[in-house]
Amino acid sequence: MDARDAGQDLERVLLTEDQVHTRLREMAAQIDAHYAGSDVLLVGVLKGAVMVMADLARALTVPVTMDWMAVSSYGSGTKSSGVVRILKDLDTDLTGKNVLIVEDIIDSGLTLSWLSANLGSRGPASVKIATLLRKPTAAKVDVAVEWVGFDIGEEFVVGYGLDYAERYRNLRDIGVLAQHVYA
Ligand SMILES: O=P(O)(O)OC[C@H]1O[C@H](OP(=O)(O)OP(=O)(O)O)[C@H](O)[C@@H]1O
Ligand code: HPA
Ligand SMILES: [Mg+2]
Repeated sequence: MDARDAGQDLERVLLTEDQVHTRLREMAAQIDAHYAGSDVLLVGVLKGAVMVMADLARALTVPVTMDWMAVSSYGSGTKSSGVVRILKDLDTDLTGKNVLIVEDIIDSGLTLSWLSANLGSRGPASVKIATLLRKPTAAKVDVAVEWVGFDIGEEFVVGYGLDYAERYRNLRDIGVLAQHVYA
């Protein structure tokens, strides 16, 4: 679906599909340069990061493998509960691997700070983070992030994998959700 199909549910479009794709290609070039000569295990965080993973992984030229983890702290609302639960763990042993966590958004930072510590304790060679979006003013904890697509404001955004109550993940663009949808 595109922004037109979302109709009144969006307050406005924040980033178009083209802007997102262009930025992901820039990030991929930097990530390629960083990992030149080695392999990378991309760890996608379900479900929000599915679209980012699909486009970022295809833009990379270094050898990659992909695995997925499902953690959830948001449930069906717009606020982080702060409690991170593992819903699905990795299939891969991380010993000696270069791990790159791929995320759609860092909001409070609670999910990523917990996840990077968790993966870091499994004996990897390195753990780094690439996220498409980050809300710097919403951070409750500091997370060291190597690659950020866009810093955005504190509005609740949907599209390109990001949901509200599981909807809008298939919106091509990223938009600000209209308040009447969740008020
Ligand atoms: O920085 P934080 O405040 O922790 O928020 C960011 C996390 O919240 C969202 O996931 P969610 O738990 O909603 O699951 P989902 O990916 O399945 O939508 C998003 O995809 C990030 O993983
Ligand atoms: O702004 C957001 N939109 C969708 N999911 C999210 N998870 C954390 N922040 C957000
Ligand atoms: Mg979500």
